[in-house]
Amino acid sequence: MNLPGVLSLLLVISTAHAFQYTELAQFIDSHQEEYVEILRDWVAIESDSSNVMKRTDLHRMMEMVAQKLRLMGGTVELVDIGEQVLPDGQTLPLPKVVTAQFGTDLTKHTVCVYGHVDVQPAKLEDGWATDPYNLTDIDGNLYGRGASDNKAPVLAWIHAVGAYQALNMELPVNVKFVIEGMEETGSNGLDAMILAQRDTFFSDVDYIIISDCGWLSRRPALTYGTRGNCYFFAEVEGPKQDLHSGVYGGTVIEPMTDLIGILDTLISPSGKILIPGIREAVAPLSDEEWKMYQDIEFDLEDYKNKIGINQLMYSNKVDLLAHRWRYPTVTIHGIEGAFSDPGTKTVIPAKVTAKFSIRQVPDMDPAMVKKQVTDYLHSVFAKRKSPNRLKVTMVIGAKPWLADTQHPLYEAGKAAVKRVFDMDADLIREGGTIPIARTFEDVLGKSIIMLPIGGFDDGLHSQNEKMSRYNYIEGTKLFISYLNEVSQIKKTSV
Ligand SMILES: C[C@H](N)C(=O)N[C@@H](Cc1c[nH]cn1)C(=O)O
Repeated sequence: MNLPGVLSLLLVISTAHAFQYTELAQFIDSHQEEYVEILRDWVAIESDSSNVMKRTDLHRMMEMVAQKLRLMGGTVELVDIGEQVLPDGQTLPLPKVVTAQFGTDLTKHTVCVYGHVDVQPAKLEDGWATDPYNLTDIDGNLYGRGASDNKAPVLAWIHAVGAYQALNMELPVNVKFVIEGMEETGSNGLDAMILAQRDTFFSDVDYIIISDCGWLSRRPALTYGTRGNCYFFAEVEGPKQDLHSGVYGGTVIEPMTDLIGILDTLISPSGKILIPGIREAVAPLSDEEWKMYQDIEFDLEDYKNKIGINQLMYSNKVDLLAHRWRYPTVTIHGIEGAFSDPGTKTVIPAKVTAKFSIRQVPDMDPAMVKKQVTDYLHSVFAKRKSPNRLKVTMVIGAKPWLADTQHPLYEAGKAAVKRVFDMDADLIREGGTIPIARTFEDVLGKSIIMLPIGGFDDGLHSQNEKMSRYNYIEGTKLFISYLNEVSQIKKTSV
């Protein structure tokens, strides 16, 4: 074919894509209300994976996801992943994992979209302005627990596939789904399931796509790293039951005093981790990283205003982003057994359990962190010469994940963002953890992209979590466009 012929063929192909996108995008716009209603139904289910009392809701949630995918004609399975062993030795069934498949064309790439539909705990009394389980639209923001983390993004992927189907357009790639219900507690049981199905469900998967994170600002982003998380329980036990603090106070060595004392040795007020060995394991910040962080648009004043504080741990952008994304940190989350109700109970708690976690980064290793923390806390406790008993347990050990931003998946992401938002995407990392990310990479040897659609101010895990209609709807268009871009990656890239 001569040059003008080739050019006109390219024009036909690109016009066909543009036309297809426009039609698909219009379809998404015209189905917005329907998408909001489905999100309302999903948010209404209190699928809190950390609360064993809510396990029935979680099972119902998984069934609802499976049913939605079945109605779209997918090949759907609810995979039994066994039981969860609780700290007291009791067991209860884990929520089944939903797998689904749309398309089996061997000439096409196959992507596997991973997401989760369990949520963090939420109560109106925590300070929510609206009922966390009744999706409430205020000024274009859809408030509800799990709206952004991760129900709307999972739905957006489903709507993207549904739009192709509804318009009788062939999916540009085969799409598989893996949707779980235990992400918020460390993805219990999912590693084993992935290993078990490596040569079956996952055998033809080329790429993994995860949309379980958010943008850094109003600019769309592609995420290339997540921190890991080691979550600990430190239990101090003393008298055989709670005691009156007036009658017994001053005569017993109190478990709570011991616990607070050892917790205070984990991290300094300026954020320096005091556990020997942790900081030494962290990969140094490279000049290239420094430059990347320096080039990102990010306003520290906006960040402070958003979270309602007047001083940050670091006052320059690079340090702040680095400590948010690629340095470890210790957070003390709570103390079980401590008196926390309103009022003035005067008690010496007999047994208290601190919950704290350490976000991890390359080159830290959960097994090593477990040993470092356990040895350190026991040595600090021993110095107190307390008669109380300390028990340290690591209940989650999730590894960090880091991608190669030169991979064609990221080029495809940039192109999709450009098409939908007419902007260049930020390349960012995520301070939070996707516990299963490293397993996908290590067990399946597949490349991953994180393609977030959550807003920078969505309030994940916090009061008044929300997903904006804008991000939900434009995010669905992004996914539609992304599938097209991935279909154009040369078949040899892994
Ligand atoms: C980033 C993701 N949306 C998320 O919030 N993940 C949780 C997972 C986790 C880690 N430890 C326990 N659960 C998180 O980062 O807290």
